[in-house]
Formats: sequence, structure tokens, C-alpha cells
Amino acid sequence: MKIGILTSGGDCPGLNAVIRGAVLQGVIEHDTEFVGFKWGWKGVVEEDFVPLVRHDVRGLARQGGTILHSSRTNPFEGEGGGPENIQRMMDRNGIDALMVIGGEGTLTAARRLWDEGGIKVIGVPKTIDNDLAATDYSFGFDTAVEIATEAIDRLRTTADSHGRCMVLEVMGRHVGWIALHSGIAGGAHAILIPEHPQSIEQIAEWVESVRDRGRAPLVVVAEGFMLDGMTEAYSDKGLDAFNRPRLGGIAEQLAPMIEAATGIESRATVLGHIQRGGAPTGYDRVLATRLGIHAVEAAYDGAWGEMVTLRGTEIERVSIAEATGGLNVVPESRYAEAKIFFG
Ligand SMILES: Nc1ncnc2c1ncn2[C@@H]1O[C@H](COP(=O)(O)OP(=O)(O)O)[C@@H](O)[C@H]1O
Ligand SMILES: O=P(O)(O)OC[C@H]1O[C@](O)(COP(=O)(O)O)[C@@H](O)[C@@H]1O
Ligand SMILES: [Mg+2]
Repeated sequence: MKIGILTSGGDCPGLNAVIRGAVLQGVIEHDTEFVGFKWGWKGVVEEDFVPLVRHDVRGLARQGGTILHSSRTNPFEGEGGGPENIQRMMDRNGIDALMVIGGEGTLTAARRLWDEGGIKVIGVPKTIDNDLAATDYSFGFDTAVEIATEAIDRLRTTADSHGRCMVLEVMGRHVGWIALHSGIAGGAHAILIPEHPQSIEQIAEWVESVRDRGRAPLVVVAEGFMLDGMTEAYSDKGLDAFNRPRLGGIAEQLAPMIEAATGIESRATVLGHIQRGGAPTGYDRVLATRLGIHAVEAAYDGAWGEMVTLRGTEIERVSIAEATGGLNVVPESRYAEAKIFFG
């Protein structure tokens, strides 16, 4: 079998480990041939790919980013786009199937290619935000939480020195998992997530109660958080390649509001893409490697239109339709656990 691998959407640590896991499993167990499409779906619609052999994946488990590069190209657009053109391109090059490593957007596109055109696809979940349904965790999330936790620890010492309130903004467009986990790990005094709008009065109350106990308040906010009354997440950076608002900057809005409401000097830090860069944690390397191995096995079982997924400690399969049917939001009960420590 000849399998084409692609990585699409926002990158995250562990993508290379998936590629390595898949190539090693395929080459060692099945004598599989692999090619890597470059720049996500762009490589598919522009017929731009490179051979991937065992030598190409040497040492990749620990390497951040993706050797195949990524983009937010839509595979239904452009001259080579759409299922018929893509199938023709695959036939021309003897490619039997696509291993699609991506988030909810990329996987929705993969599902449509299978549903509408019978393109043989196997999905691998990728999301730094941990917003994909039907998988307990995805690789990259653990690494992002580690980085955000270290940032909180560092902000705490400088906050203490000056008696300031620190507001740390982390990623999370629709869901607040990175904020929740890093906030709990770092002992944040308030965690603000897209699933739970709050009023500035409530935030100020938490901050003041921390100050009254002689501590420097630490607030973690997900980029997609909305204050009561806001109808969309804060954005001042225009649109991304898929015409969605580029988020980021809510911390800069909140810090002066907190300062005005409490009189406590406040500073904002936006962690940004540091959360997505560099080497994956050991946990993410293992998870990504296992997903790569199982994705190859799924192809040999003909599980087209399915995605490999982590359920508990086992790697299982679900239909991509199920995985993209809804978002993995922070449940009320998980937020309630964290809230005990607010203020
Ligand atoms: N419903 C859709 N149909 C076809 N293509 C889509 C769809 N949703 C997203 N895509 C494509 O997949 C790309 C990647 O999605 P995006 O949400 O940016 O990343 P991720 O896969 O990480 O969620 C988008 O830029 C877009 O081109
Ligand atoms: O700066 P970029 O690469 O356009 O993306 C920023 C966005 O990508 C993410 O890191 C991940 O989003 P996707 O998984 O949809 O690609 C979001 O948290 C963030 O809003
Ligand atoms: Mg997405």
C-alpha cells in the first residue's frame, strides 16, 4: 500500500512523532510506501509531495513542528481541489490512501472527501486546544500545559516582588482546557474560559480577596473568553486564511479594567505561539507515536472515514463524523473543581 501523509491546521508538538510512528510501523510491519504532502491540503491540491522513508523519520519523536509543514488551505478550492481531482492525482501517483493529521477543520474536510468522493482517508486527531470530541486527549495539549504552567510559576515570583496582579493569556479559541489545566497546576486565583463568561465585577472581587490575604493575584484567561455582554471573542488582528477572526489580546483588555476596578497595579502577558513551539513532552511523544502506529493499522483494516482516538489508555477508532460532530468543551463539573480555589 502507498499512503500519503499530511499535517494541516495550526501545528503542535508531536506531529513529527506521529509521522515517525506511522512510517516505522508501516515499513517494518507491512512494507508500506509513504509520501508526505507538503503544506497540508495545499500539497494535495498542488500535487506537491516527497517520498518518506525510514531514514527521513530518524530522531523525529523529539522534534517540534512538522517536517511536512502546515497550512489552512481548503482542499475543495482551487484547480486541483475537490474529490474528483484529488482522486485523479492519487491514481496518477499510485497513492492508495491519505493519513490526515489535523484538527476539527482539517478532519471535517477529510470526512467530506470520503463522504462525497470516496477518497480513502484515515484521521489522526491534532489539537493544542484539546477541543476535539471523541478523543480524551490529543498530543500537543500536555506540552502546551507544561509551558503555560512554567509561565505561571515565573509570573508569580515577579508578581510577588511588586504586589501586582498578573493576567496570563493562553490559547483556546472555543474551549478553555489549556487555561483550566495550567491554572490548576500553577495555582491561579481565577481561570477565565470561553465556556464561562464572567463579569468584570466578579473578577475584581476575586482579585481583591487575594490581595486582602496578602497575595499577588494571578489570573489565567483563554483567548476565546468573553466578559458578560460580549457577543464574540476579542480580536484586533484581522482574519486568518479561513476567514476567521485571529484571536489574542483579551488579557491586554482585562488588565487595565482590573486595575481600574481594584486599584491593584496589573500587567498582561500573552503567551502566544510559544505554547505551540519546541519539543513535545514525553507523554505527547508516546501518545503521538501510538496514534501513528494505529493509523497505519486502521488503513490496513480498511477503516476509511475513521479516526484513531485515545479512550482512557487505549487507542480506539471512531468515525470522523462523530469526532467532528461537536466540540470537547470543559464540563461544568470540571470548572466547578477549579472554582473552589478562585479568589
Ligand atoms: N467544513 C469544511 N470543509 C472543507 N474544508 C474545511 C472545513 N473546515 C475547515 N476546512 C479546511 O481545513 C483547514 C484547517 O482547519 P483549521 O480549523 O484551521 O485547523 P484544524 O484542522 O487544526 O482545526 C481550514 O483552513 C479549511 O481550509
Ligand atoms: O496564529 P495561527 O496559527 O493562525 O493560529 C492561532 C489559533 O490556532 C490554535 O492554536 C489552534 O487552532 P486549530 O487547532 O484550529 O488550528 C488556536 O488556539 C489559535 O486560536
Ligand atoms: Mg480548528
